[in-house]
Amino acid sequence: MITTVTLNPAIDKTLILNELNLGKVNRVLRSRENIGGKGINVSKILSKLDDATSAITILGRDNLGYVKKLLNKANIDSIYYEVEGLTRTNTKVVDLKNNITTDINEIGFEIEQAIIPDIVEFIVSNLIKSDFIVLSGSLPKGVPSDIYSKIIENTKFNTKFVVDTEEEQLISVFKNSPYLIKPNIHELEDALNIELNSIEKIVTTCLDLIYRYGIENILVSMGGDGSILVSKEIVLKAEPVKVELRSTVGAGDSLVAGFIHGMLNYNMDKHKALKFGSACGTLAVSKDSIDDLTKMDIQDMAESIIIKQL
Ligand SMILES: Nc1ncnc2c1ncn2[C@@H]1O[C@H](COP(=O)(O)OP(=O)(O)O)[C@@H](O)[C@H]1O
Ligand SMILES: O=P(O)(O)OC[C@H]1O[C@](O)(COP(=O)(O)O)[C@@H](O)[C@@H]1O
Repeated sequence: MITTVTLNPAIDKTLILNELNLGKVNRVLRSRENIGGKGINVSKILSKLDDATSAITILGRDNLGYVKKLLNKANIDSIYYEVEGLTRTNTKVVDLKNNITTDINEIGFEIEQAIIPDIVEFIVSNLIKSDFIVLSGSLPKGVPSDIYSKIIENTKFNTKFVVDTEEEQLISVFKNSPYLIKPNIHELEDALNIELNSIEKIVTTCLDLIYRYGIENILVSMGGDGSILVSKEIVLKAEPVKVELRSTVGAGDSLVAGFIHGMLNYNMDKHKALKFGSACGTLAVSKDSIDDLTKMDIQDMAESIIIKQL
């Protein structure tokens, strides 16, 4: 069982254009709306891979009916806490000519300070015994940056925490020694305020965090350059696969989902887990939306992923 927590979900509105011309009138070739947000995306991929998963989230009252419809379409078990306002819409502009996706993420609803303890209580009390708990994404306005840390501290059973976030909320979970963090390289550079300009620097920086804070694994994703998994016992690099790029939205979430699926289904074999994770990330960028991934495509792609031990 994998439970995901998404405090700032979104309607992902994808606009596919031949080419994006700034300051001009742009015509959309096709568009779609899917439920998104980092933890929800992880649950969507896990569910495609037939893993039991449940998503805990917060939804705005003002567009609740529509968002629930999108959640139902995604076919995942979900539990939500209702707040005033709208669930945000994140616009993703895909420029087919230049193979570039531009993400315009809204801030989302603002949460009143007074209900923060209630939200933490809601999440913790709805966490059922899980192999992994994934805490993912940005925080809505008004939510303190240590909320992920609070959720970890209040969880009443032993589990493996996976955290995929940035800035202060990433730094604040270091002390909780999560099982896995998955920053992309820019998020890690920004959080630590350093430049990571070589593989060696990435590995030594991650090992330092691992020894200092007891984090078990750090998976640094590097977009078109693949990813690096660092742990005390092994350092692995997933080589990138060249694919025709569509939308890069959800690539990181797919990597996280595939990695967890691999760990659970292949006896915690990190090599196989990284292979599966990279297969999900690679396929994600070759589709208009991660909703188009299938289990069979993922399994086929996994065959093409090369993992090197560093
Ligand atoms: N341009 C690309 N070409 C091939 N694979 C990609 C590309 N961008 C992302 N991926 C795959 O998706 C994974 C996660 O991508 P990344 O962009 O680093 O995550 P995030 O969405 O968190 O920023 C990468 O490790 C890689 O496997
Ligand atoms: O919470 P944030 O950081 O604003 O991110 C939310 C956005 O990230 C996504 O979860 C995609 O994330 P990744 O591309 O990092 O995998 C979108 O579905 C969503 O619009």
